[in-house]
Parts: sequence; C-alpha cells; structure tokens
Amino acid sequence: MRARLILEDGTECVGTAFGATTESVGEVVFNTGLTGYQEVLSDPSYCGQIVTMTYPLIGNYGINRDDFEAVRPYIHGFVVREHCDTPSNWRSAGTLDELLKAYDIPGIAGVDTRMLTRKIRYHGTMKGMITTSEAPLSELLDSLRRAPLMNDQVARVSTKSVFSCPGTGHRVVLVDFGAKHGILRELTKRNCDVVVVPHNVTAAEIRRLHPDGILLSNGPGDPKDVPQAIETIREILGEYPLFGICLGHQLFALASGADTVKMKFGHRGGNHPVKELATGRTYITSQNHSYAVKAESIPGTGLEITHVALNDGTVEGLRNLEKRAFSVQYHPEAAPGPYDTGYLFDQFLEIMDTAKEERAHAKAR
Ligand SMILES: NC(=O)CC[C@H](N)C(=O)O
Repeated sequence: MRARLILEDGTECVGTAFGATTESVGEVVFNTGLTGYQEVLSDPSYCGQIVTMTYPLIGNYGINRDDFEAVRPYIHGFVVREHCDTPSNWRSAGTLDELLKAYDIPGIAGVDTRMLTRKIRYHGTMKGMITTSEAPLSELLDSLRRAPLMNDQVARVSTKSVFSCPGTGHRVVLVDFGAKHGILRELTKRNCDVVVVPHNVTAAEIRRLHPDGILLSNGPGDPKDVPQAIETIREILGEYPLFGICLGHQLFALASGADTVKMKFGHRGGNHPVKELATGRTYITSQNHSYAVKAESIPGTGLEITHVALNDGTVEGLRNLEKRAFSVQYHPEAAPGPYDTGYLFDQFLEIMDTAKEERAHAKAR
C-alpha cells in the first residue's frame, strides 16, 4: 500500500506502508546508527517522534527478545530507505513489521532518507505526518500544521508506581523520566539495590527510601515540561550523590540555575565524539537528544563543564564536586553501543562509597 510522509514545510515523500496503517503526527528526527534499530525504536526518549534511520537497510536482523529498551515502543512512526521483512538472525523472534503493527505504529519504506536527513539538518527538526490517505497534499498539510505536538511525554512513559530491583549493594533511587532498560542493567550488574520511582516523586518520598545515591534517568521532551521534577532536584541536591543522564543531566542543570536550549536538529546516533576536558580524551558515545545545556548559563551556578561535543562544541557533561553530583548528555548505558563510557557507573559507585564512609565516620565521632 502507498504511504506518504509529509513535512510541515510542504515536502512530500511517497513510499510503501509497513507496520500499522494508521495516521500519525510527530517531530521528525534522524538517527545515524548503522545498527540498533530495535533499541532506538524502544527508547522512551523518542516518545512522540517519527524516527528515520540514515542507514539504508532496516529490519534485516528482525526483532529479538533481549534488545528492548522499554517494554514497548513509544515512537510515532518509523521511516526507512529499504525495509527487510525476511530477517535472518539466530536471535530473531519476529519482524519489525509485526512489532509496529502490534503497537499501532506506522512505518514508511522507500523514502530517500538521505534527502530527508539533509533537509532536517538544513531547516531544523520539523513536524511531520505518516499517512496512507490519498487526500490532496494541501488538505493534509492543513491538518498537520494544526496538529499539536505533545508535551506530556514524561508522564506517559514514566512508571506509575514505585518498584524495586533488589540487590545487596548501594541503594540507588532511579527517578524514571522514561528510563532505558540499559540503565537498570548497568546498576543491577553492579549489585545496586535499585528503587525505581515515578517522575513526580517528592523530596520527602526520596528521603524515606534512605538512598545512597540518586540517578536521574533519560526521558522524552523538553526538560522545562517537567517543572515539578526540577523543584524536587533543587530541594534534594547535595543530600545524596547524584548522577544525571540525558534528560536527567538537563534537569540537574536547570535545578542548579543553568538554562537549556532546543538544538537545530539534535544528536542521535552511536558515533558522537565527546571530549573529556580533564584528560583531553575523546570517547565515542551513544546519543539521543534535542535539547542542550547553554554553556553561557553555567557561570555562577556551581556547575563545571566536564565534557564537550567535538562536532559542535555543545555541553556534554557537568559536575558539582561540592554537591557530589555529575551528569552527562550522552548515554553511558549505550544500548545500542558504543560502550566506551560505561565506566561512569563505576564512578557513581565510587562517589557513593566515599559518601557512605564519610557518613560512618561522622556517626562514630
Ligand atoms: N535521551 C534523552 O534523555 C533526551 C532528553 C531530551 N528529551 C532531549 O531530547 O534533549
């Protein structure tokens, strides 16, 4: 069946429908990963977005049981150059088409994704629509331009109730703004006693859990859409070691008094070079974000820039040594890779070790 991808600037791409034959609107973004489409489409940070992969052949290793980053995908559409519906991989348990159908997500194949990506890079991220309707373009454009983009994604993807992944090590309160499973995997692998709490948790509720540390997860949308979380972080900052990832990094910055800005087309892919300022080392990182912390808003906040993106110089890492808090804009949990920066979870554990020792000394005195 014929499908159409329409952008708010009037661009129309005609292709073939796969997945659900439903109409869907979202922000169109591109991901430059050569592989990892299952992790990308199930990463809750993409909630409400239509994702296009720049790699041209998608679906060829199918969908497996183990690579989901959430229990279900939240994307609003998937755009590919060539869709493979005959996967070949020993782990494959189904096709991309079946997965998208099951969750009512439309896909469109046969699109010139290189042209689409260049357009987004040139004009910036745009609203778009995938449809199988044969209505005139002007009519579809009208309804696309009127369609609102969502701003309550965090509430949609965050857990509704507290749950725990028990361990015998450090008690980590993971504030779930749309946490990828990879973060839980990295913490439980290190034997952490993880308590996952909803995005609207209060400081008092966090204190009652007696954490050794707090991890602010990744998540969808504009960090300024979750003002309550910013207040809670401001209140609790300095009481426990804190690690922020992606949206968590942006919220930590806002709670510290810095500001965020929407980027022209964001960073999405597994090949983003980031420089650690203290060592001059470069790490290749996994990224997925539209917003960034404004470097010029940092002076006077107690924050220090620890990492920068080598492609465009934007802020990629922050810390506040006094408050034992640090954060990164990229994804140390990878999923999909690269795994260069997984050591940041060990760093978080070390900070919790030190804080614990100091508490024990203070008690003994
Ligand atoms: N992966 C994330 O946590 C993304 C953070 C935020 N939604 C952004 O797009 O910038």
